Amino acid sequence: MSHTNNARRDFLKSSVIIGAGLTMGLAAGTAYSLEPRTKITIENIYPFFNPHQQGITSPAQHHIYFIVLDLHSQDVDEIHQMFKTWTEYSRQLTQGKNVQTYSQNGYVPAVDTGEADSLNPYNLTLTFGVSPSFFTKLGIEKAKPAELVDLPHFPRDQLKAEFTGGDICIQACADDPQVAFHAVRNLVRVARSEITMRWSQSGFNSFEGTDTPRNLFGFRDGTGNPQGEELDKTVWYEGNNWLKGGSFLVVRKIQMFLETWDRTNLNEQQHTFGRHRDSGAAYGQKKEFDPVDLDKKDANGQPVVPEDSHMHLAHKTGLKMLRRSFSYSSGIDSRTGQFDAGLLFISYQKDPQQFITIQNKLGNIDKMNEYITHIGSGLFACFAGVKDENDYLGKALFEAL
Ligand SMILES: C=CC1=C(C)c2cc3[nH]c(cc4nc(cc5[nH]c(cc1n2)c(C)c5CCC(=O)O)C(CCC(=O)O)=C4C)c(C)c3C=C
Ligand SMILES: [Fe+2]
Repeated sequence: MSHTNNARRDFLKSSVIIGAGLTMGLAAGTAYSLEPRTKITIENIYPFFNPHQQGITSPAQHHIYFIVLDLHSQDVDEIHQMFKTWTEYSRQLTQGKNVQTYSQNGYVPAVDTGEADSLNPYNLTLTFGVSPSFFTKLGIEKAKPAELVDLPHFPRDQLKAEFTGGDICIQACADDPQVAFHAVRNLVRVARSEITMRWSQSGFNSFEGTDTPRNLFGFRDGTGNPQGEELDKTVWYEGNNWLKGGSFLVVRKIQMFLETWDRTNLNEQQHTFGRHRDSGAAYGQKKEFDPVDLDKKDANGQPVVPEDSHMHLAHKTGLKMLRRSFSYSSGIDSRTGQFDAGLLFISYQKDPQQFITIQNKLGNIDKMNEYITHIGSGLFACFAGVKDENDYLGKALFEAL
């Protein structure tokens, strides 16, 4: 591979040229068999400069690589500089470029790890957040928003130390798994003196067009997510401090016992959610997005949507959150010989209390508890977006210190 150019940038350029050539050739009536391998259009790039970080309300992609990092350095200036570098790298990566232009020097490692060379951006988004311990370790607790405290212990939690804690999270989402991984790998690589890796999880999200994806229980997952104005009101932090325009990210690694689920009859499965598996419609309704009616009673005077169903309990709180989850399958659980699979549950909300209240309501009652266990957890405050060339991730926080 030649290190003389920014290969991804040149690929983008040549795609455009080939595209233009194709159009001209066709116009002149010439037959061209040469096709660009992938089509770079504005549709597979999210603008990096934006009032909010991408990867929150932007439509969910097919793949995620989620990583939680520990601070190795406790020097605020070093961490400040790290976020500036990450901003510049993220700007390049999300536009389908290498993190830096390759040099001609073959005696040093290449500046970019290279596995995304010649790949298009695949709608890559990078979303950064910091946890309560970030503030403690850096000795900047006075800047910690009051809402950012460790999540409480919830009924039935079986959290494992290896999937909890950590100071920083990066959510990389893309329509290609290698593009997402490449981004995280290069961000970690440049910050090796400042951070260490704590835990990570890759995941997938499969759907056709604008269909709601199905989770590994076979049910549409995301139907009840807020839309439009309600979405903005649900997600964006409104407090008057550096986090304004940001959001709180809750991550839960939830193991799903697929073999037990697969032995459960369909009626019981549907009862678990209070929705029909095929259509996604709520009980008592016909279509997926028909409004949920928890007051509707059957001939025996019983609620049509069972009171212990997952949806009944969550909906009844009257609270909203944006769920942006991905399924995972990580081989076989060596202790049980069963699939090690589940949901990397991710929700965004303007106040962690939205998650806490709903999770407490699900508590011991949720019928779905028979088939799942929460094994990982985290709460992170995600900065507002990077607005222009003079801005960077966390600027408002670091300038407030
Ligand atoms: C505390 C928050 C939630 C956790 C944890 C959670 C886990 C979880 N959920 C499913 C599958 C479905 N959830 C559905 C709806 C739904 N779930 C939550 C919250 C949590 N889920 C909310 C707020 C809602 C929406 C309720 C409403 O207002 O209607 C559904 C129904 C379809 C949909 O709306 O998406 C499914 C299916 C799994 C498998 C899971 C953990 C493994
Ligand atoms: Fe749910």
